[in-house]
Amino acid sequence: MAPILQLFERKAYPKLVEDAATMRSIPIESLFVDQPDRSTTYSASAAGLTLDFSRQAVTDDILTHLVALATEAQLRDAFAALRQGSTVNATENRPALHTLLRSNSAPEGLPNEYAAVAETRRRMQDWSEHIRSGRHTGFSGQPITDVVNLGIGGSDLGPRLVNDALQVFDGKIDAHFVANVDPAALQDALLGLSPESTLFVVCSKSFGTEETITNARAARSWLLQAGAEASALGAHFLAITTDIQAAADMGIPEDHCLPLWDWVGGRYSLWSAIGLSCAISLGWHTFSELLAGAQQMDEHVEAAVPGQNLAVLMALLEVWNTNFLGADSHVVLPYCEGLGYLPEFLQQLTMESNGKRVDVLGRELKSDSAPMLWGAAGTMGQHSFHQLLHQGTRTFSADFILPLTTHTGMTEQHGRLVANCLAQSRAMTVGRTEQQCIDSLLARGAGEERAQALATHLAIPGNRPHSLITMDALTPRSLGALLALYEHRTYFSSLLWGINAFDQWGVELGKDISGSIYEVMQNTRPSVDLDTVTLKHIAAWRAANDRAKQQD
Ligand SMILES: O=P(O)(O)OC[C@H]1O[C@H](O)[C@H](O)[C@@H](O)[C@@H]1O
Repeated sequence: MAPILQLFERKAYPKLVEDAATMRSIPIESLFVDQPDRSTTYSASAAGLTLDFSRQAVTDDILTHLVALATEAQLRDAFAALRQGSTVNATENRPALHTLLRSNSAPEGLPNEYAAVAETRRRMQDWSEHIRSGRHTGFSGQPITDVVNLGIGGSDLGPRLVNDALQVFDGKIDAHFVANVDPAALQDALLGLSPESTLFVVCSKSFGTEETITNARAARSWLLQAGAEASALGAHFLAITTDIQAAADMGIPEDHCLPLWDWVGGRYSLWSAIGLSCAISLGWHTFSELLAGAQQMDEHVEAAVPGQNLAVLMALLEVWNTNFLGADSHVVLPYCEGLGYLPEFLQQLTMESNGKRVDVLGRELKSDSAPMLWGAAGTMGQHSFHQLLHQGTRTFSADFILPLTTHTGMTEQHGRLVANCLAQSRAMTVGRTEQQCIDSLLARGAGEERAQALATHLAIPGNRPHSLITMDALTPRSLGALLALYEHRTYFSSLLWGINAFDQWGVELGKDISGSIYEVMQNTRPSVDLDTVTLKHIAAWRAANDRAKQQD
């Protein structure tokens, strides 16, 4: 394994600092003068996806220095080690074997893990087909029509995204997703559902997550209130977890529990039985195509040289934009309604993985780690936050994601969508000068004085670095490849920063404090160790609820 180094310790670092200083005075658009075919040369394709990074602030020299960074960090060796089960998650002393979940053969040394994955996949297929055939019935003998996924974080975001994106491929059974412990989430999801034909898939790696367990208990009560006998509840639940005993303790029969393993990170678990709600709602063929697309990307990432390797290039661009050009956020702009949940999925994938302040050795980071990630499906964002993207003072990088065809048959609308995507990419590159604004205002009959006065308000600097990721169509395969690509980008960036992408200790403190506060709210624990602000708001909660009760 390569030594753990922070970015500033890498040999190519000083050269890249110089490159960045030079690049600050060179507009991206001007790079096309000497390299009119940048869009061809600064582009790479694999697994049905094309990454066009010609509108990034990079030159041949900069790419050479960035690739040197990748070579020094031994990214390809690290990827092979990840796939072979090395302990890449040092603080939890675990491998991260999400690639095994979509593999069709056992990597050397992992026959047992592969056998467990293959057996679980077979059981997922059985459950999916059994439920879709109508043979699985609820407490009154009715076939299942709706599945409700109860899970949060990695046990929710991936399945939610995939289900939404691929609905068109065979939504025979409706899937619903409940993550929040806010009772309104469960209540909204259950509105209009019949308890007799609803199945809950409780997804929790730990089976101890407050939100999921609370919602699962509420789901049980909903079924009991609808007349189900306690002994018949098992038919309405499946569980996906590493803790089968905890699921059994909740009354879920053992043969309704599918395993998960500690070597799968929550945010990398979509490919495991955590994807079961999707496999049920979309059908096994669609789910296996999703796995196949991800596997194709795995093969590409393992084999391709750094300069043609989509995940390596995207990691290098992330580090270049964040650490050398000063981007403080990364915007994800899918021009595709089906990818509406992609920004949320990527928020967990990238910010929970790489939102770290110390390196693998525990040393404080000397430079920034993951940028904040945000975004929304186009064109909606154009009518809200794109103003900031075009004229705000913040520095950001962006990914546009564009399927080139639509499954809807509505080609005119889709053509407009494509035009909007390309327009935003062009506007973010070329912008609009003050003189162009003046000329345009004068041509439209404005007086000289007004044209001069408005010019600075209308001008757009452009020069916003971004990539375009295109695909022929959004299919199970291209979606699988896209999500796997971002997984590997995330891992490679972590290696360049010297951090662990697979732990998430920062989320624990809030859970602990929330447990204590809840006990104080229930009067089962003294409040002595709580602060005055918390106590004031607990008192307000109590008073508001007393008032609400009196009004009932
Ligand atoms: O699947 P579970 O064990 O219920 O965990 C659900 C989620 O909660 C945790 O707090 C982590 O932040 C996430 O990485 C995880 O995906």
